[in-house]
Amino acid sequence: MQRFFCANQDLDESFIEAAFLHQRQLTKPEGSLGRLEEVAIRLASHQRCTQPEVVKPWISVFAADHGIVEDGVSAYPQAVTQEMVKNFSRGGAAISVLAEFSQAEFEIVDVGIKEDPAPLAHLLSARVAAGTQNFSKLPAMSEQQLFAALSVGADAAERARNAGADLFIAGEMGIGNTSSAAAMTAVLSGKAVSEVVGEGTGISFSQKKQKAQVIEQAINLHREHLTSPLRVLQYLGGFEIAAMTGAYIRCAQLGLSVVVDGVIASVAAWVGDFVSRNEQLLRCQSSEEMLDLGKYSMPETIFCTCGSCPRLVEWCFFAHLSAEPAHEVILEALGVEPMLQFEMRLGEASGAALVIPLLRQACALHNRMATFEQAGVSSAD
Ligand SMILES: O=C(O)c1ccc[n+]([C@@H]2O[C@H](COP(=O)([O-])O)[C@@H](O)[C@H]2O)c1
Ligand SMILES: Cc1cc2nc[nH]c2cc1C
Repeated sequence: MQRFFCANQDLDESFIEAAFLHQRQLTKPEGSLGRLEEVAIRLASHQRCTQPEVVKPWISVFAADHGIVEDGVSAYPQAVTQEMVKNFSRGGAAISVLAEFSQAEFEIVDVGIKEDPAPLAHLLSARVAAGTQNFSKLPAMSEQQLFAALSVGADAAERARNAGADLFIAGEMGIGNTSSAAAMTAVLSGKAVSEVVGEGTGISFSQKKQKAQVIEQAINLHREHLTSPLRVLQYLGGFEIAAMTGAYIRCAQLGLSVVVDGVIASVAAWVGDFVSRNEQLLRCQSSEEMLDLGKYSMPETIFCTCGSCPRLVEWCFFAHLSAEPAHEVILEALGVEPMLQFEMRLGEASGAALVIPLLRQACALHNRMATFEQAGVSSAD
């Protein structure tokens, strides 16, 4: 646990400045490559270099099951979590295709699928339990399970770094996990459940009403325990969501660039952003203290400013805006803009993998375009 109690890696302003000045010298009207310029500048600052590159992207897809599915909140049966993991392993899923397309390292991490699918190619077994408890009746997980799942994610970030990865992507697979994402978003934002609940895998209008009711009752049941973002994750989240939170926290500490996927990944990043920006984290002596971070007036303390280290989101690109309504709420709260708006709602890290070629093209333009001087082109007056 001790490894979580450290500051996010600093960003060296001089590389941001140098990359910004370099962009101005390239043969294009200033700012005409829009956010591609910002992507290149951000990668240059992450990589502390003048010629940023994405050579070795890494994708960890965390899979786990959710007790809440027994309340009829998903369009698909729970068995699909394990069945899709087998599909990931065989190369037939969207993320398998996209990972191969971008020549990314790809691993699947079982954090708590109901039925153990091991052994499978690309699968790492890090099972915390055989699925969460049904959070409409019980806390989704215990404190110990929460910290075990956070550690599974942090381990993945460290594996990526040790393998020389220059970009980390977390994905998830878990039937029922949009209920967790909606519940967590409602509590963390203070918005009504009806404003953040979505269709997930494709439920009907009446099922969506039922899903909202289940979530609302669950929040009321646990209300007195939802005293900090990590408690919200413990009571309403999932093992794969906690693993993503742990991975993002560790990436920001290691200084590894992250691309965040859809609504479930983003709620995980939101919790991570809160935890890592809270300067009390640096003084924590134990996981018990960490759990209580932001205990008082919770939604407000999420936005508290921490010491001098950059926020976790400074290490992140947000790939796309998912069709789930909670996603917009999360991105707005984080103060970030998604790169794409493609109405995707697949998960698996698919949206994040989709932007790897965009990041690479932003780097190629930054590194290879001629300057006005080199090309003999007149610059602006
Ligand atoms: O990433 C997203 O924005 C996203 C939006 C809707 C659904 N999903 C995926 O669909 C599954 C959860 O949907 P559900 O309806 O079972 O809660 C889970 O495996 C997610 O990867 C993912
Ligand atoms: C088929 C299927 C694939 C998925 N990938 C992520 N979530 C999913 C949910 C379903 C139902």
